[in-house]
Amino acid sequence: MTATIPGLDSAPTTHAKLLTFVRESAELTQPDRIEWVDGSPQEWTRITDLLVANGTFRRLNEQKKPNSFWCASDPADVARVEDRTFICSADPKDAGPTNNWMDPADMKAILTERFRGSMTGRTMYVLPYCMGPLDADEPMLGVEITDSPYVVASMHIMSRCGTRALELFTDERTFVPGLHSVGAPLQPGEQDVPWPCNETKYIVQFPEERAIWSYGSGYGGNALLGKKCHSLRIASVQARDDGWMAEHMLIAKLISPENKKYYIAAAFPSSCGKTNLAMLEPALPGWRLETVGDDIAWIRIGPDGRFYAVNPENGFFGVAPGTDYHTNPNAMRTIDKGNSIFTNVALTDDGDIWWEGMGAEPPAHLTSWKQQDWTPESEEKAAHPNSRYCTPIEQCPTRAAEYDDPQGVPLDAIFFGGRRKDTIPLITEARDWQHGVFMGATLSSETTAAATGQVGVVRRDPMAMLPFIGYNAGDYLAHWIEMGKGADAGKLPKIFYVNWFRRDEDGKFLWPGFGENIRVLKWALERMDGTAAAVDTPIGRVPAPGALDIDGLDVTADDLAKALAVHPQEWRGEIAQIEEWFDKLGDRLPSSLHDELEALKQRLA
Ligand SMILES: Nc1nc2c(ncn2[C@@H]2O[C@H](COP(=O)(O)OP(=O)(O)OP(=O)(O)O)[C@@H](O)[C@H]2O)c(=O)[nH]1
Ligand SMILES: O=C([O-])CC(=O)C(=O)O
Ligand SMILES: [Mn+2]
Repeated sequence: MTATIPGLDSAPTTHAKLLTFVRESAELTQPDRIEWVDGSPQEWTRITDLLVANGTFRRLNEQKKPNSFWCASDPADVARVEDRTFICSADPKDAGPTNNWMDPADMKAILTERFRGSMTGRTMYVLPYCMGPLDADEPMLGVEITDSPYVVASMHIMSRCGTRALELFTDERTFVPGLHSVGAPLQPGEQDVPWPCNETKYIVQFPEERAIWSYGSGYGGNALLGKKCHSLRIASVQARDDGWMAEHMLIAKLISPENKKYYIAAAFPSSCGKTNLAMLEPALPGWRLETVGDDIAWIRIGPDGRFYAVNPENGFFGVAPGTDYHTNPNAMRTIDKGNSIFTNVALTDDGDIWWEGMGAEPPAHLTSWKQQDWTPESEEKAAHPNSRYCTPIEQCPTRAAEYDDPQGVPLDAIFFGGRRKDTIPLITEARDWQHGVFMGATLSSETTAAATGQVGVVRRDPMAMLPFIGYNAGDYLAHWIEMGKGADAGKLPKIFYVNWFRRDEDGKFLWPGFGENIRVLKWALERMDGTAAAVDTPIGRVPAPGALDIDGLDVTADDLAKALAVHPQEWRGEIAQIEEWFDKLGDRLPSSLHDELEALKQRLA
């Protein structure tokens, strides 16, 4: 029966495991036809034309956004679904206290029934991809099987996919298999909808098998399997086993007016400023920044004992609202070159895109992300708060040449950060690696629209990896401690903790943020060079009065003091939350982090 599925017997590869994966997936999901994704520009045109014909995409004005598309999702499929995301390890202890778990056999049984016939009436696309540079010694391969042409178009941008990846599939190399279906089979004669999906969603990682099954959602983080599912959840498990790290971090190169070069990585939770910092246009004269990556860093210890970071992705899947020529001009320049997909933003009457935070005045009329008429009087937002642009890294004017270097870039500093309206100072320097790991382990942030659920609730988000650690979070933190021992102490990146989001009594941000954040980075780099002054506080070192360069900045001394303040009473509340968090993490949390907590309590007492 399956032999009748067109495309099954015309595979452009002889890789046995891949052929088996495709055949078994086709037998289970029963697509009408199979297509192998080649990643070519012709294919992009064909797929985007198809999406336009299906009503999923609207082509944007060629003068404004060439070769670009507007897309509105189902209103119930707009973000990652953390409560539907599972780590199915053999032993529940290996998924740990922060992940949803189900026995792998039980989950396979459920998913098998879900996927049975789920691609009926649809095309099954086989999309081979490589995360990270193609010329790596060990290219990191994956295959996403999907029934979503939206996913195919998006993966064209976000990953190195198609023929150039498939060429790397030699017999001795393995790959991460990812099976994705929107879960909306079409019966003969049934009319498709612009955004097919299923009310029931499963985003499932099998860490021992290194496999991904994703069902029911077409949204980015749930459906572009090379991104969070592979490059963070599965890769974090591989990294633990093989002595490296898969982290939710941007990577950037900073060049001082004296032409000194620094590489930094920064872990902030979803919708907390990674993409903005990764493309920052420095407000201080003479400073330059180049972009290596905006979301994920794979970090390995190099032969010289330093930490080297690689960006596994090939594009940006960025938060649209708040992005404009004042906040993130380099993102605007990137998308203005076109070749991009915009999901759940608003559409202007002249075929361009708009979102809250773009320009001073909204246009008089828009089509909202819900495809309704919108005017400035409308009560609902024109763009969804988690609306996204998907755009090639190649177009970014600040892209660093090193982004495609398989060796990666040697990190001088790692920044942790979250979105907190109080308690957390603008910047704090860790005393040493262990203290820095403690800062990361206790990182907290207000929840955002990047995941479904309540927004604005403070939660612990270790290294901004809470939704992405593919194993036990206690083991993950122990791995961080171990990595610090694996490198030469003098060569370890220095760790800092930042918070751009502290507010005054009226709810106003105390710090202007965006391009001005270079001032905070500059202090950190000067600390490493031994040229900036700091004061010790119970929680770490903060800039000494006058040490932060605020030359020409419109910020009052009072606001700056508030942004930097360490209030013991706020920290006593914090300690209670950290204790609760450490209790939750349980007995796999390394004792050195308990020691750090005790020492912090002593210093605050
Ligand atoms: N006030 C303030 N807002 C910021 C700053 N940096 C970023 N933002 C806003 O925070 C939101 C999220 O920023 P992004 O840079 O897209 O966050 P991200 O970490 O890349 O998010 P994900 O792609 O979901 O992982 C946007 O609306 C930004 O405008 C800052 O320095 N200050
Ligand atoms: O994964 C996504 O859908 C978008 C993203 O970058 C995040 O949520 O961190
Ligand atoms: Mn981002």
